[in-house]
Amino acid sequence: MPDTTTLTSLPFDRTPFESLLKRRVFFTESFEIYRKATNFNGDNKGLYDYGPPGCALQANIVDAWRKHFVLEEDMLELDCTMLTPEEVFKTSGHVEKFADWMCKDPITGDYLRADHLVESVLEGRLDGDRRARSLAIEKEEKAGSDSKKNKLKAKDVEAMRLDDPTKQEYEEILAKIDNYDGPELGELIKRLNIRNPNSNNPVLPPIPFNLMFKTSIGPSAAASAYLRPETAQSQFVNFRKLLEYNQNQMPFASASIGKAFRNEIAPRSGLLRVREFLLAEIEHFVDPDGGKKHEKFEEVREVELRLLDRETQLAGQTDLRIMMIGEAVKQRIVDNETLGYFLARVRLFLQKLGVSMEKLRFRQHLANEMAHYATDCWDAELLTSYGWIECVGCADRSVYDLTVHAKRTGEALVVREPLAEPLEVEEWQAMLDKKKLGPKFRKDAKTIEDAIAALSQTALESAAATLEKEEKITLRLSDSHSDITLSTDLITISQVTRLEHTREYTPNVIEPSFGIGRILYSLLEHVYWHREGDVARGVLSLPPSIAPTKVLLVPLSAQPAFLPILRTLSRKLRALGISSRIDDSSATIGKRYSRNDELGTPFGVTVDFESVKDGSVTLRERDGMRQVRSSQEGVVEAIVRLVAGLETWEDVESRLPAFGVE
Ligand SMILES: Nc1ncnc2c1ncn2[C@@H]1O[C@H](COP(=O)(O)OP(=O)(O)OP(=O)(O)O)[C@@H](O)[C@H]1O
Repeated sequence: MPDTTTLTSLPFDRTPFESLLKRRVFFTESFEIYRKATNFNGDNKGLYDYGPPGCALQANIVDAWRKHFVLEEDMLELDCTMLTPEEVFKTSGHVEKFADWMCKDPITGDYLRADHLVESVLEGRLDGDRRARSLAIEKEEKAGSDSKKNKLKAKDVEAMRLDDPTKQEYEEILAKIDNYDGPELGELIKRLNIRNPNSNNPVLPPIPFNLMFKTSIGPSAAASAYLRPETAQSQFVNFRKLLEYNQNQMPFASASIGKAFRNEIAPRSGLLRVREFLLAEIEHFVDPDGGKKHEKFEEVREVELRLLDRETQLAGQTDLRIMMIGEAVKQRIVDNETLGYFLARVRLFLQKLGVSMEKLRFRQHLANEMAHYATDCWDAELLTSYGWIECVGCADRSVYDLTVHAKRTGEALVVREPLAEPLEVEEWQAMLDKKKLGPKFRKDAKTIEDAIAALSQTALESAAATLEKEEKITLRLSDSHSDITLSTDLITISQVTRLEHTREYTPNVIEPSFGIGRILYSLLEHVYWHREGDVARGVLSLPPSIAPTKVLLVPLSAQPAFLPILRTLSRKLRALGISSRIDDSSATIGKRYSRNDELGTPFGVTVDFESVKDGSVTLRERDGMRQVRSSQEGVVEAIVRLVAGLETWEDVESRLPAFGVE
């Protein structure tokens, strides 16, 4: 395994891998036959269907997620609608801000995501430079051997070569590519002469493109709505009910799994950037006072994480800091225990799925990159042949969402806790003389009262000072109103002491958000390999608990006596909740095993002539192709223990006698 910290993408032969996924129908482009038969264009891209093994794999990942998070943390799960009224997303800021910057090629009509355009062109130029440098070395080594060829190469080499300052600038831009806003990307595109790679045409300056799918509800089409781009908002609007359900106990977390929709500008890289995907989200509500501690932080303190922090990226570098989460929180690289706790739990979850730990890093968002609601954010990124891919986003959304929904609806989305000791609170209070206010200001009197009531403590304090000095204050009710003057006979502002019996606060929200499709695809790349010297014999080394099918049941040959034994085994496994498949096709036993290696099936049971005589069967393990022989009961018991993770294959081998090797 090369040092993955310095890699920008995984060296990986995608051709046989993709052919395996296609052949075994893990997933497929939606409406594929229409794509071929009609003029289905790029606007219908980014839609995928999962086939049988893909579906089972996805279900097992979701099941593992529920057990690892919802069950372990006693989270409150919700299942909410995907259709969401416009007002909700206006309030949350998505209508205004949930957008990516997009460039148009005015000649071909291609639409390109501006940051991806800059990234791919600069990466291409750096790649060209790398190749040029290695060709130059090769040329030097072969000097004089083939002068014509070397001359040609020299011309190409020159064209691809970058001078050192340019190379350094490109590397710095790429390290912080997510930090540029639209005008900054526009400036880079112009200055660095970045063009549409498909046509080499210049592109128009970037404009924002909202990623939400708009629709309407009801026959009148009057109620505008959106397909949700995240599940989070429904969890926030249900906050009060969840808090009550939780008997007003804090902290707590809600969770939701469901489809999300984003009208991506340019879907690409298979399942990694699609327009409809499964999202599993947690909203953990925590008291902001007391440093966002987490009571189970001790349990994860020593979990080691590979971190790429903000400072490192701003310095144009990609070196990872490998440290325990306890240390990262202590040094304030990760802001608080709750965020740290979830980063560690995310790592443990991905490890359980079979993700390679050398190909996982946590990258902190740069300031401009963060979503409009976030105050800190770390992405769990997995290294794939497409580069480092964000698979889980862990954001500290602070009080943003609950505050905006509370303000818009008037619903108190807060926690109220009785105080053990009443608290003395000093505060500024304004008193209006309503008997004089009404006759003087008539219809404006109520607006003035509301405006005074809405003044913050700081505003009241400064108004009190003005009143004392100038014996009047001036108030602007709205842009269309002329200023209103209130003199000391109408208003007094003084400091009073009040006893408070409850504490009221808006919880902060820490949100880990999991893109299940991205995790599934990256995991498949991580567990894929092929048998020595034979690309056609691919294997998916998925852990037994995650593998789509756990057991392959095969008869050694087409003997009718074998089938009843297979059926009994299949029934027993089914009763234990373990998925199995009988393969009694005419293919050789080796071919049948290979087919199942490609599906990631971890175990195979073979029924042969011995089985008919003494009831014993063989049990085969996928990765090392080793086999043991035992009674049917012994084999079923071993499978149960292996799938539940109670035993390893080595444990089984130490108990049961080995059987001949394939
Ligand atoms: N178009 C997509 N296709 C598949 N999964 C996605 C897509 N967009 C987001 N996700 C998944 O949803 C998770 C949460 O979404 P989030 O808003 O944090 O992503 P994002 O920052 O917009 O992603 P990106 O920067 O890659 O567009 C991501 O970590 C990712 O796993």
